[in-house]
Amino acid sequence: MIELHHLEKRYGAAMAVRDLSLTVPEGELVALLGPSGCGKTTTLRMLNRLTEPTAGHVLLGGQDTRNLPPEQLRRRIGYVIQHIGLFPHLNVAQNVATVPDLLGQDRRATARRVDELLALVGLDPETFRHKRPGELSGGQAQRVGVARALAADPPVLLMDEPFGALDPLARERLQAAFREIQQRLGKTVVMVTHDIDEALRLADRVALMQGGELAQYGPPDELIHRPASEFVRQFLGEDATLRQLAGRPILDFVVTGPGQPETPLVDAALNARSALSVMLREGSDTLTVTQAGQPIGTVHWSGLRALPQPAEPEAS
Ligand SMILES: Nc1ncnc2c1ncn2[C@@H]1O[C@H](COP(=O)(O)OP(=O)(O)OP(=O)(O)O)[C@@H](O)[C@H]1O
Repeated sequence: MIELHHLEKRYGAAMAVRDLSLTVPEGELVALLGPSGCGKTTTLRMLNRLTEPTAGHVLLGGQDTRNLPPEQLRRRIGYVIQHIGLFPHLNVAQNVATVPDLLGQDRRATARRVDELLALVGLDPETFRHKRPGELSGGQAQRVGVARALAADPPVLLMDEPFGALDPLARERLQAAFREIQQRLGKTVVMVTHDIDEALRLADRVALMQGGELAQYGPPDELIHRPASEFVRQFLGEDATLRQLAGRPILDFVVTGPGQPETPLVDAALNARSALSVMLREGSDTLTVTQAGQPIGTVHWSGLRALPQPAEPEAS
């Protein structure tokens, strides 16, 4: 658990972050979201003391980070940034193994772990282990960056726009892979993003910031359905519900059963927003969901929570 208590960062007369208090529960992914310059990166960097707060403090597992030696702090908190800074003269495996090697961990165990992690982030170890960073695409390099952060096995990961440089498809894939790994390994993650879709799709809680202050902190549903201010409502936009549905697999909404005759068929791999589009297009409030061609259940209009108005034209 990470607790931020009245954090403040002042640069001269300017307040980059003002009286920021929030708690990140263990094992959760929290997104720091907000317009450019609102203080997201400054907040993130105050968590591992890359930036020292002007006032306030941070508790990590109940311990005041001001009392932890920096090496110990960095060992407990991994840090992933957009331009990952892989070592160009080391190959992928050596890059991923940086921290375990520094800690003098068993080389054979590390090599096995590196392969596991590469596979986890969707890079075939055989193909990628010996490549140099210069031989990787941007997306592959970002995957290596995420694997490297996980290899250090810190309980807490800080990520600053970790998927920022990717094309939309690669970004979605890496986001999904990362979310799965994060949940499986129970990592506590604080991620800076200015991508609303990313925040709503991945985060357990979103901290929406405005001018250095917390505009609202809560689960995506809460920000969407109970915006604390006009700023929050406008920032998330009119199509916030659609954005959220795009991040949810249709399987989340399936009522298991034999399917319903005479209803359109949709594949279980679709996301909920696409299912909604099929309903609108076909004029049917029920769809039969199939997996490997076999019906596994139905999804209903009423089941897609808090539906937007059917008139929303861009539901495609
Ligand atoms: N080292 C610094 N010296 C002076 N001002 C700074 C410094 N770092 C950040 N700031 C200012 O603090 C404010 C918050 O910056 P920060 O980088 O935290 O914002 P951000 O929300 O992460 O923005 P972006 O999304 O554009 O990266 C900005 O007004 C910025 O100009």
